[in-house]
Amino acid sequence: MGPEFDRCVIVDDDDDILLAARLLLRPLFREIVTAQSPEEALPEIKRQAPDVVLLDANFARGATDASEGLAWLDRLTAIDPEMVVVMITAHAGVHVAVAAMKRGATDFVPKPWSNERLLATVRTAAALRRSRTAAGAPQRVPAAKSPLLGHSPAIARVHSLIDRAAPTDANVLILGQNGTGKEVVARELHARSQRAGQVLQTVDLGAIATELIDSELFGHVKGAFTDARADRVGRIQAADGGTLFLDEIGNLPLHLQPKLLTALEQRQVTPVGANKPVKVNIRVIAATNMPRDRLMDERVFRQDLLYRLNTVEIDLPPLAERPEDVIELTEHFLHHYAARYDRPCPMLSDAARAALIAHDWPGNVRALRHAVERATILSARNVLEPEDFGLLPGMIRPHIALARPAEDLNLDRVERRLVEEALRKHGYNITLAASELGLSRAALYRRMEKHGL
Ligand SMILES: Nc1ncnc2c1ncn2[C@@H]1O[C@H](COP(=O)(O)OP(=O)(O)OP(=O)(O)O)[C@@H](O)[C@H]1O
Repeated sequence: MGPEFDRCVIVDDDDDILLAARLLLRPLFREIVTAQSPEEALPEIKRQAPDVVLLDANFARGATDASEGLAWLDRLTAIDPEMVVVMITAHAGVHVAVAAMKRGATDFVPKPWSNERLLATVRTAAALRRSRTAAGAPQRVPAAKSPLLGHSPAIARVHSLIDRAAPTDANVLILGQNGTGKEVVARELHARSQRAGQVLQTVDLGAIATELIDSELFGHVKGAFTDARADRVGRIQAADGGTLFLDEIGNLPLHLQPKLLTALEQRQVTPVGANKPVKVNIRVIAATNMPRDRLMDERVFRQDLLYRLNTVEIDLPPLAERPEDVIELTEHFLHHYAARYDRPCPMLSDAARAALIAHDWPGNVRALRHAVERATILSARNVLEPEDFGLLPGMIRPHIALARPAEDLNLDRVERRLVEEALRKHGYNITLAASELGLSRAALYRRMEKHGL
């Protein structure tokens, strides 16, 4: 039997790497083209679509930030969205691997590579290309916006509020720290309202320069100020007939607050520089991460505007206060990212579950989502462990607290002592000791090896 695949292009500025990769991959491909730079490889890549492009992340001498490789990755996937690119990344460059996957690389291999891993990665990538280009192969489905997940009492309360408020035209104010799901709630309110078929106009007041907020919200007429070269419709007017979502409403400058209040009361806006108001029919949903006591401070936020906005108030508690939701969210994101990055969906070890639940998630659901995305990209395991999420095994912390207070806080020595203690307690039964430590068996073996136990 001949080689399985047709063509592979390898791009790296190091001749030795090119030679080594060529020798290793020869059995897989009928033809292998090597090039020292992407410029040199480009005509070849355009001429005959290769099954796989193996692309180094850095070309300029001494460069390590991978910006050149990533820019080339963008160019290649722009030429052919089905192009399968495997990125060669420096070993320490975990963030480069993550960036490459997010920008459309099929996979990555850290340098120096293990031959086995390179072969397996390239073979899987080439097979993926074949399935993508096969006649009638389903296109990758764009990720659907996720609904509000969770079954904690807090989320159940939120659902019940959404049920009642969505169909009315009542204004809704959503409170919660960053990443708790305020935008998800806003989308759901709109989707289940009578305005669902109309526009959902979002304005992130945290992302607009203060001096531009006025004309962004209310619009302006040509000549109203130096840069106003043409009429501009404001976002409030653009939301006419639908829903206006004012995200980070706490960033609305004090001097614009009465103007917004008037617009909402009178259901009309006057663009900057105009002399006639325009009628608008909108429903307003606002959100903020500002703590309630600050929002109720008249010096920060006008209370008459607050009362206009908070006809219904929805509070999204931090993730740490609803640990019941953590695993459901994690598993949802695991499925989502496994599909997106064409990986088999991994499972969670008991230790990982415990660690995920015990973690306090200061960045809330967004941080959990990122941790899951990284784990999906970076871990080759079928069963994920706490360290795949950048977490310590959940059970070590309480042990340290309980075991021996404060005489020796050196993490390495404490770890060794705990491992020893657990092993002794369970008569060197690895399964039991690992479970008590909140580790997988493999992770316990690694620690035993490390401490020479
Ligand atoms: N309950 C949930 N179910 C499903 N996904 C969620 C949930 N909560 C948050 N997410 C996801 O977490 C991420 C952050 O959520 P979102 O953008 O709604 O937070 P936010 O509170 O609006 O954050 P910020 O205040 O920083 O804008 C999004 O990717 C969102 O899809």
